[in-house]
Amino acid sequence: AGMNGADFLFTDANGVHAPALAREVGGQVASSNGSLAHQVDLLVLGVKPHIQTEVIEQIAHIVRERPDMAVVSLAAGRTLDSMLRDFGAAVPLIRVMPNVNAQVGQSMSAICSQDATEAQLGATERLLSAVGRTVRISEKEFPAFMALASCSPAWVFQIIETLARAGVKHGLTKSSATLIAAQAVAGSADLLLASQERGVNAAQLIDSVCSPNGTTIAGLLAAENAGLSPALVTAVDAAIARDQEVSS
Ligand SMILES: NC(=O)C1=CN([C@@H]2O[C@H](COP(=O)(O)OP(=O)(O)OC[C@H]3O[C@@H](n4cnc5c(N)ncnc54)[C@H](OP(=O)(O)O)[C@@H]3O)[C@@H](O)[C@H]2O)C=CC1
Ligand SMILES: O=C(O)[C@@H]1CCC=N1
Repeated sequence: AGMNGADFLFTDANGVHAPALAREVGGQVASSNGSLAHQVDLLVLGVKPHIQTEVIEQIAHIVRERPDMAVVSLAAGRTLDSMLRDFGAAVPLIRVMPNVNAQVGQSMSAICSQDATEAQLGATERLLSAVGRTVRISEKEFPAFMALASCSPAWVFQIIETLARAGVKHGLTKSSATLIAAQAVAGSADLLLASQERGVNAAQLIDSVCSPNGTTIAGLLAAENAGLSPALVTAVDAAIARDQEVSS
């Protein structure tokens, strides 16, 4: 699993996206999932969770004979145990959870594993680091990670959309308001990440923006009064509950 485009081999369902991706990175297209499983060191299962069992059925007998190869799964809600059951043996398995911001190189991704070597984990981390930041966590932390990293982008888009609409209410154009709100949110996240490295936390940053008797404290207390913090905690709770339903 090198990071040269020429080392990548792809398959898909309809014969359109795999060749396009292969052309884009200078890789190759495999004739089938089975053929791909014979050739790669790291096999990435990027199919939707409900299709995964069917794909594993096609490749399980090959994977079981290749203990040198690790399988990487992106499927939300598919636990290591459930995948191992599909493989029918203790194959090296790495579970990955990226997020939509990988498209701009800003994914917050997590990995956990069973029976994978340090080299296989390192190779997976190198792949993911091409599209953002990666943390290694235990599988029991995956549901909370998923809510905070994989679902939260949609909630943050909703927050930005709502801020922009409020801006429109007060006379800004929608596109201008969206640009203003999105950059403010992006900058706030960047400042918090940089501050954390200096031991400064979010509460201290909040205090630094809220001047006495100022506009920000007025808005903050109004938002809290309207349920901002409980709304976000409820969103995390609901996503984790839904993950438990889907995974069981
Ligand atoms: N989207 C997100 O934000 C996140 C997604 N994930 C996970 O990532 C995975 C992929 O999601 P996403 O990219 O949105 O899914 P897509 O449906 O967009 O892509 C799935 C890909 O799998 C291919 N495929 C489907 N069936 C087969 C098959 N039988 N054999 C080989 N290839 C096949 C499809 O081929 P074709 O192009 O021909 O249709 C397609 O290229 C999912 O498991 C999802 O849970 C995880 C975290 C976040
Ligand atoms: O909600 C979903 O289905 C996807 C999976 C992980 C985050 N979002």
